[in-house]
Amino acid sequence: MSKPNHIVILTGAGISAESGIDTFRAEGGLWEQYPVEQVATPEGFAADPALVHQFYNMRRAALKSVSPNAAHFALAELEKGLESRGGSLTTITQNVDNLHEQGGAKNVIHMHGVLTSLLCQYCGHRWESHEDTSPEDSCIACQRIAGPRPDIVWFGEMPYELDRIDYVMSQADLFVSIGTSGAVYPAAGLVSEARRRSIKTLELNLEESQGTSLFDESRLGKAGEIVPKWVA
Ligand SMILES: CC(C)NC(=O)[C@H](Cc1c[nH]c2ccccc12)NC(=O)[C@H](CCCC/N=C(/NCCC(=O)O)S[C@H]1O[C@H](COP(=O)(O)OP(=O)(O)OC[C@H]2O[C@@H](n3cnc4c(N)ncnc43)[C@H](O)[C@@H]2O)[C@@H](O)[C@H]1O)NC(=O)OCc1ccccc1
Repeated sequence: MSKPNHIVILTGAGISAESGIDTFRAEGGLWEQYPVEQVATPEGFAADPALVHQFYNMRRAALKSVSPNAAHFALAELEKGLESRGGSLTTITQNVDNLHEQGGAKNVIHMHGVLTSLLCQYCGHRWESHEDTSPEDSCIACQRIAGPRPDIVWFGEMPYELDRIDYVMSQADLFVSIGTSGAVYPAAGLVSEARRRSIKTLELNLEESQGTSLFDESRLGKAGEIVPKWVA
């Protein structure tokens, strides 16, 4: 097969694990520390906004003390290389951290939102913020108290940029999944979407995922080791 020109990468929490960010489903992972239905659903936010603000304040603060790892840097290099020869690399990430961008990536789709963005639940205004938030805060646009919420896609909510995701999948000739358990949809359905479009598929993950059997090839190992090796 000739060298792929238009690569789509899907990443999950596993690519940021070696940077010191907890994954969700691992032993002692985020969903063991916090009940997902209370901190990552619109119903949980309505019931106890203070708990949800605290959960995302903790993760936003933690972001200040982590940095990208070899896997993030390798993908940014590959993106540059492909762009320079008329190809493209698009990173679709489920992660709400900004380590892909800190690693130099430019073409990143945050389908589940980002930690450093706030959204007004009343007027829909969005703005960047690296500070703690609380239910007493007001929206910087409509000034309404309790307007600001984390600009994060919670369970039951529509993921972001589904049209752009559909477009890059229509152009792709290789789909690579890195550091994800394949447990959450529609992200976990992208490998089947790739197969439907006869796109070659590769999984790079620490252990077998719920979607491993769907990939043409699966390589197991730590992202910080196997991603630079794959890129080289
Ligand atoms: C639990 C699951 C069954 N439920 C869902 O999927 C639901 C419902 C649903 C929809 N369709 C379905 C179909 C079937 C069944 C259920 C559904 N989906 C939704 O609600 C979605 C919204 C889901 C988004 C929820 N928000 C998140 N995050 C933001 C919050 C926050 O971050 O706080 S999900 C969150 O969990 C998921 C976690 O998964 P991973 O990132 O994979 O992390 P995990 O810990 O599980 O795994 C880590 C992996 O890394 C590996 N690893 C570890 N270390 C390393 C290492 N060092 N190197 C390499 N790999 C490593 C491990 O081996 C492991 O495999 C990520 O998506 C992450 O973003 N919305 C929606 O469907 O809207 C309607 C719709 C859809 C389409 C079109 C129109 C309308």
